[in-house]
Amino acid sequence: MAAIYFRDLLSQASITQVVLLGSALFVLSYNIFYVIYNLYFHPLADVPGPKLWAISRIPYNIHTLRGTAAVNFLELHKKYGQTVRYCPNGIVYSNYGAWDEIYGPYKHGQNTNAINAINGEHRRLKMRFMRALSAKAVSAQEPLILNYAQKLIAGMNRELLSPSHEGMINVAEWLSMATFDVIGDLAFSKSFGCLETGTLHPWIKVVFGAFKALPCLRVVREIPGVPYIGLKALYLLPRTIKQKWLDHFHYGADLIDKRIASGEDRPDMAHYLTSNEGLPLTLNEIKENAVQLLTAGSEPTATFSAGVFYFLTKNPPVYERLKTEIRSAFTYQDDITLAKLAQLDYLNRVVREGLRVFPPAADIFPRIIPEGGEVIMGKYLPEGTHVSIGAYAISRDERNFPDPDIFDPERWLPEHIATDARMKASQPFGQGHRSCIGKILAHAEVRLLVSSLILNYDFELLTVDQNWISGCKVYIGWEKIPLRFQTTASSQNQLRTSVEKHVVAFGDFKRETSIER
Ligand code: HEM
Repeated sequence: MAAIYFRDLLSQASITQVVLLGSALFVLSYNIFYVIYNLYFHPLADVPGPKLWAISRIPYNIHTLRGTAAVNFLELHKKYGQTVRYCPNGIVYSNYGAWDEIYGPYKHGQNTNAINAINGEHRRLKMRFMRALSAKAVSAQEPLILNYAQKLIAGMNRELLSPSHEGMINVAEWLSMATFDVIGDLAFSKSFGCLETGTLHPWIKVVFGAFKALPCLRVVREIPGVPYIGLKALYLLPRTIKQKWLDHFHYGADLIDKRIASGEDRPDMAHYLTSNEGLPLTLNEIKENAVQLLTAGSEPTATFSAGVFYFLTKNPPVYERLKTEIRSAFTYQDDITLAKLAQLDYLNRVVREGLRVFPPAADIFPRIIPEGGEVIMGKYLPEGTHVSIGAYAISRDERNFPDPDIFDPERWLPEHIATDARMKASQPFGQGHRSCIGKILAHAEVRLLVSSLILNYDFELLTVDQNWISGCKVYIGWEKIPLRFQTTASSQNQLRTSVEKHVVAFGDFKRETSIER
């Protein structure tokens, strides 16, 4: 009966209507086939995970664009186990052993990274970065880095002593000012001048916007053929987002032009990127990567330091113990050196635990299985599968860290690290060939910023910010919101409020800078 009715209907339809109906039926059948294939016949069909996520990338992409993907991975691991299919061709793991298998070998392709290059090119670029960020290079810049900590204290003192001030300080913002000023100077010999004015440089606000462009870029790069066109993929983004990234790029590129034109011979990062030793970089490579360096080298460190303060003030016994360690080690700000900070046991455990509970690069950094496929965690995966670990999810998984939400620096006592392999689950700087090369600088900065603030002030978290972390979204790293403390100067704060010029030496190079008074 239905068949006869359908035949009559067709005989009365125009050619256009038949074509439209045929196309609709084709699309419908294709989608039904696609769903059935992904659920039952795809090589990842037996990997646990939500069914909706297995048939489409849309649920994952929505979480990515909303900034909730990193935290949601933890929920997926809680529900489905340590291996989860999060999209038709992607798996995310939370076993500590997956770090070596996924991130160790160079043969795995790369989706997105601070150094924008595919594998062969990546090696050449990374050599430059490594020299610029080596322990030797960082220690050569110590006078300058210490000087910015003094400027931070002078700036916060100015705010505290201003007549209209009521003792409330947005520590997160001051930390951003500090790390941007440091990276501007270390990278291009040009500070952003934030700490002196007490305001964020306009470009930094563009950087915050540009961070949001990264997940969009990742979504765009999932279109077949797009992954390896590098930053050109930007042209596929919506106009407003693309504009933020381009403004960001042009500002950084302009800094490189000015730095080259200045002819200054200081061993800053631009010096290593532009040097003609080895295989030189093209001007465009220098610019693209210098901008990435500014971004990777600033906000993650600031956000993380703010996070440490959040967890400290939420855990008074830990805070008190750290205060005692720092205030006994140093009488005044001038006593602090990077070498002394590196020796403070409790400070280092607090930082390590902070990196576990609040890993700055909280999201996933997918690698792509190469031609011929590969076995990962005992299962054969075909070419093109995306494999990854979510830094936040793995370090908050109770199968790796009992009571994972408790901030407990004692986890990082040497005897625990030596005997419990699960501690390897927390790898906040990544692992393998693409892991973070700013690690030494980041550690130096975090130790310095956290101890300088603890030495000079007493903090009490404002009630409105008691749930700060749940208000922060993740766009690759955390997009932080204001973190405010009732702040009072400690007896060890010399309450200097201004800075005066003096000369610091970097090896043979001398430069005028300023010191607090
Ligand atoms: C607490 C602060 C930081 C954290 C947690 C962090 C974390 C990371 C992670 C997880 C990666 C690896 C991404 C991947 O596997 O694809 C990475 C890469 C990178 N980071 Fe950091 N980072 C921090 C600070 C810095 C600083 C201060 C700099 C530079 C001044 C920097 C420069 C880079 C660069 C250039 C790469 C790319 C390395 C490559 O592609 O080989 N980072 N970072």
